[in-house]
Amino acid sequence: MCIRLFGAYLLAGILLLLPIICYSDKASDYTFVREAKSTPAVVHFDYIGIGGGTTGCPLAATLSHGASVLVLERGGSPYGNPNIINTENFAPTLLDTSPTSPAQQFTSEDGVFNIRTRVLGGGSALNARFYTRASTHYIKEVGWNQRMVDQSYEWVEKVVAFEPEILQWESTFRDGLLEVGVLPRVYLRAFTHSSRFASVCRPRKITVYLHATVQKMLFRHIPAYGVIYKDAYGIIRHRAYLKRNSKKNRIVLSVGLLMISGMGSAFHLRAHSIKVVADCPMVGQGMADNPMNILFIPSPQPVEVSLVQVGWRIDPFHSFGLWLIGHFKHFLSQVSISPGVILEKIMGPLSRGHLALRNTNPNDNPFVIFNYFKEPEDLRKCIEGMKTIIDVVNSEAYSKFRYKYMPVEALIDLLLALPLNRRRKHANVTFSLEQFCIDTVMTICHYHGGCRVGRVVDKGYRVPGIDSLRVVDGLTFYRTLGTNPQATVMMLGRHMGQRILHDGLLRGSKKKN
Ligand SMILES: Cc1cc2nc3c(=O)[nH]c(=O)nc-3n(C[C@H](O)[C@H](O)[C@H](O)COP(=O)(O)OP(=O)(O)OC[C@H]3O[C@@H](n4cnc5c(N)ncnc54)[C@H](O)[C@@H]3O)c2cc1C
Repeated sequence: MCIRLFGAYLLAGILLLLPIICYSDKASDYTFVREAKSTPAVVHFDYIGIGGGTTGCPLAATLSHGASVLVLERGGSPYGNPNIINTENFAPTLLDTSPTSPAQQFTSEDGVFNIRTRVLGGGSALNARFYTRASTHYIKEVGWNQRMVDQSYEWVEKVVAFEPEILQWESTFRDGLLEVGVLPRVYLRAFTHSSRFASVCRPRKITVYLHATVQKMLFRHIPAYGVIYKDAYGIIRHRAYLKRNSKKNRIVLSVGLLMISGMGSAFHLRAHSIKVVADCPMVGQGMADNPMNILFIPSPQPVEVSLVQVGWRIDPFHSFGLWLIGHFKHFLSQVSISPGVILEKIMGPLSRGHLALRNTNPNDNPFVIFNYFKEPEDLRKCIEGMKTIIDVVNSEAYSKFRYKYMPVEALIDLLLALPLNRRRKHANVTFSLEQFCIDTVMTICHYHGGCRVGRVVDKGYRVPGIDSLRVVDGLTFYRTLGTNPQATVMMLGRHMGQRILHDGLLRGSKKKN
């Protein structure tokens, strides 16, 4: 299965661009969300969404116009959880390793710590809220309709996006970039998570079950017709079926359960005693993760908490490097210094890996390898990004945030002393930016590619041959869109929701004729 899985849906009040107020993030309408343990053993819906994540929420909200939609989400509610809503608590949330944590950690075979989400709202409930649209070039490349895509972005932005206030650390970075001749950009942010979509859309026809972990999909002569899910007590007696004779009925999910449910390389599935429904060797292949490298800068003056807002981008055509600045105060709480952080991320990594099952438990982490920097071009971009960071750190603008006695070599040594990953550190790191990139690589959790359009799903996000099944999530992309993915992932939920509804209407009118 793939790391993160599926889409889905949900809740609560408040419209439009209300940045700060919305941080309180109260659920004003929560009546359609229930704990799975209190649900009937068998239910029937027009659409079943597996996972209530970043894509799933806008998708379900859209589908619920005229159809009944069930969202099965393995995590709990984001509402009332102070770690989720509060920017200050960004890092502690990611470091929470309890069994109910919204952030389920895993370590890829590359030795890099990573996160699978486990909460309603998915990644959007715990991410850094950086929000950017995909370029028109990319939209043309994937063959989307620009007008519909723009409308979907606008729909998303009314609910989640706002222009942030630029704080001192970020504005200093912006000045530093200008000083060294690089054009800075200020990006939008999301003030809330995607579960808001459902409530904004008057979710009369959405039902969300929390702590409902889908174990597998059910197939009869190929079409998917239902799912089995487990509740918080570990009881696996629950079944959700698509309504019979409905002109709509679809199961919509993100990648994950494909393998466990019998779609993947037949050889691999048989090795796990899984009955093969469809031999799809490309499921889980071509996984990529954007490598992230950082510098911590201990500062003589306090650095305010902020996440990524100001960035710069090397953009020769449409895809290459992206470098961002962020401040992750809590990462350094162990060493009791007041640091700021500058990070860089490679936007379109060429290096690819794959994902495979370890077992058939959907909650267990799969085997994943991303092969960071296997392609020399990725390494070249990292070095270029680090050089820009070093120039900015050495700029006049930045001097107020620097201890004069700490040269860049000392900053690199400081970083090497921290347990940022499980990779071997080499003695020449301080002097070789190439080795620095390889040894200190981290992730920004933008993994993608295990269920690509054109390889696993068709342009309608259908698994070929299984008409009642669509896979709609971040793993369908072959690279991150925009500078960061969530805007486009949310947009995709809206866009695909509209397309699925439209297809359902067409099928309905054909039947009548
Ligand atoms: C720490 C972090 C920081 C990030 N920062 C940013 C950022 O600043 N800007 C940005 O654009 N992007 C950011 N991202 C990336 C972005 O959040 C993801 O690309 C996006 O959330 C992916 O959306 P998705 O719908 O594909 O999956 P998700 O949002 O992860 O949703 C998957 C959902 O499916 C559920 N699920 C999985 N398996 C099952 C099952 N068997 N049964 C039921 N439910 C299941 C999960 O619990 C989850 O809710 C960040 C990600 C992380 C983790």
